[in-house]
Amino acid sequence: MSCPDSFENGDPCPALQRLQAENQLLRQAMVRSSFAVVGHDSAVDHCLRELRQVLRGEDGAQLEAVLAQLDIVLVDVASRRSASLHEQRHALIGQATKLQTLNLSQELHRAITQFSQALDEIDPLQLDLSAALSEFNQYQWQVLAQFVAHKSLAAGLLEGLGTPASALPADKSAVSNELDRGVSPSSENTAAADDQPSMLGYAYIVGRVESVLYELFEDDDLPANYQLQARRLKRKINRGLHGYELVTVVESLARLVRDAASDQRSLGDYLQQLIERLAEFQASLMDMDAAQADEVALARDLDQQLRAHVDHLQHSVREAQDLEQLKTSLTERLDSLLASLTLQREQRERRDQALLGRLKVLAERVAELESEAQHYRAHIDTQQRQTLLDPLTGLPNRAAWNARLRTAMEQWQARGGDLLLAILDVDHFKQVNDSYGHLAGDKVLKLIADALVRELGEKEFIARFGGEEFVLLLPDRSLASGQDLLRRLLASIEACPFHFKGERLPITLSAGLASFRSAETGEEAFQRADQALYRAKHEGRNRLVVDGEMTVCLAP
Ligand SMILES: Nc1nc2c(ncn2[C@@H]2O[C@H](COP(=O)(O)OP(=O)(O)OP(=O)(O)O)[C@@H](O)[C@H]2O)c(=O)[nH]1
Repeated sequence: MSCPDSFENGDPCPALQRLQAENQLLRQAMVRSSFAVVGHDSAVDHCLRELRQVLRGEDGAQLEAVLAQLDIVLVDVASRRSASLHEQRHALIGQATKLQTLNLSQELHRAITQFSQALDEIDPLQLDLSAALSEFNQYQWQVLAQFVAHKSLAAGLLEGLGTPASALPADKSAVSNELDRGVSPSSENTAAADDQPSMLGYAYIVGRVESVLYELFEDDDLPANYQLQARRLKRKINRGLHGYELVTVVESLARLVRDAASDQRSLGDYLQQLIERLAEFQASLMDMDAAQADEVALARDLDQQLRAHVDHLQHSVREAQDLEQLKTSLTERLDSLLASLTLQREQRERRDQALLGRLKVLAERVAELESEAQHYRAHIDTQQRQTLLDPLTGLPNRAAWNARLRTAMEQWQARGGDLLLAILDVDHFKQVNDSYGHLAGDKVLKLIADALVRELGEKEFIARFGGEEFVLLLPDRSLASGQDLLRRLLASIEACPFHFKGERLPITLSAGLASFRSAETGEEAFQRADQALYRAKHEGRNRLVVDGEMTVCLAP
C-alpha cells in the first residue's frame, strides 16, 4: 500500500505520522541507553557522544557512519577485556601454585589444586573474577591459620607469598592487608577472616622475640669477654623458651648488652685520650726539634761574630800607628765582643727555660698516662676475673673450666697418676622451678654450690657447667677414692635442709665419674662421664655411676 506524504488538505498521512513518532521514540531510547555505558572506555564514550548528536539531528547517512565506527570500537573493547581477563586468570593461577608449594594439609592442598584446575579450564570471558578472588582469599587465610599452628612453616609461607619473614605484620589487620594486596574483599570475606583462629597471639610473639634475640646474638661486634655468655643464651633460645624464661632471657640480654656497651665505651674513651696525648707528645717533640735547630743557628751566629771580631783585631793591630790608638781600638773590639757574648748567653738561657717548661709538662703527662693505664689494667683484670665466674653461684664458669681442664690434663700427662672427671646434675630441677618459681630455683643452685665447695679440698676443682649441672676435676686421686668423695658430696646434698616457706624441699644429685685414659681428649673423658650420669638418672637418680663399672653407688 502506498501512502502519499500528505493529504490534499496538507495533513501528513497517518501511517507516516506513526512511523515518524516511532523513529523519534527509538532515537530518544538510544540516546538514553547510551548513557548507561558511559565511563567504561574513553573510545566508546567518544563514539557515543557523536552518536547522541547524530540521533538528535536528522542526518541518516551520518548515523550509519557513527554506528560503523561504534562497531569497530566495541570489537576492540571486547578483545581488550578478554586479554585482561586472561591475564588476571593467569596471575591467580600463579598465586595458587605458590600456595601449593607450601607444606599444607592434604585437604587444603587438594582444594587449592581443584581451584587452580577450574580456573585453568574456564573460558576467560566466563570468569567471575570477584568470586574467584574471594575464594582465593579464603584459601590464603586457611594457609595462614595452618602456618600459625605450625610455626616452622613461617619462613616458607612468607617466602612463598613473596614477603620476607621480617616483614610479618604485627597484627591481624596488617596480615589481612598484606594478603589482600590488590584484592578488595567483600564484607562476607572480611567476616570470614574475622572468624579465623587468634593466630597472632602468644605463640607468635614468643616466636618473633626468639628470632629477634637470636639475631642480636649473631652480632660479631660483641667483645670476646661476652661471647661465651651470649652463646649460652643463644643455646637457651634455640631450645625454645617457656613464658617465664622469656623475661629472664631478655633481662640477661639487657645486662649483657649494657655491660658490653659500657665496657666498649670506657675503652673507647681511653683510646681517644691516648690518641690526644700522643698528639701532644708529637707537638712537644717537634717544638724541641725546632729549639735545637735554633740552638745550632745561634752557635753558628756566635762563631761568625767571634771570627769577625778576631779579624777586626788583627786588622787593628796591623793598621795601628801608635800604641794609644791600638789600645783604644782593642778596647772597643773587646767591649763589642763581650756584648755579643752576653746577648748570646741571654738568648740561650731564655730558650733553655722554655725547653725546661715543656719537658716538665711532658713529664706530668707521662705520669698521668701511667696512672690511667694502671687504672684500666686493674679494671680489665677485674673484668677478666668476672668473666671466669658464674654470677649466680660464684663458682668458676665454663670458660674457667675449659682453661683448667687444659692445664690439669697437661700436668697429668707430664706427671702420670690419676685424673678423674665427674659431672653432677640436680634431680628433677624443673619441678623445683615449676613448683616454687625460678628465683627459688636460683637459690637452690647457690646453696648446692656452697655445700659442694665446703666438701672439697684445695686440689679439687669445681665449676658450674651450665643450668643445673656442675663439673669436677679430681687430680691425683684413685677411682676408689674419687668414688668415696662423690658419694660424700651426694649424701651432703641429700642431707641439706632446703626449705621453702617452711616446707622441706628434698634435693638430690646424680653423678657420673670417669677416669682419664692415656691419649684421650678432655671431650672424650667428658662424654664417658656424661654417659655414666645418664645411667645414674635412668636407674633412679640420687646415685653415682662410675664409667666402665656395672655397679651403681647410692649416696651412703
Ligand atoms: N632457676 C633456674 N633454673 C634453671 C637455670 N638453668 C637451668 N634451669 C632450669 O633447669 C631445668 C632443667 O630441667 P631438665 O633438663 O628437664 O632436668 P630436670 O628437671 O632436672 O630432670 P632430670 O635432670 O632428668 O632429673 C629447666 O627447667 C631449666 O629451666 C637457672 O640458672 N636457674
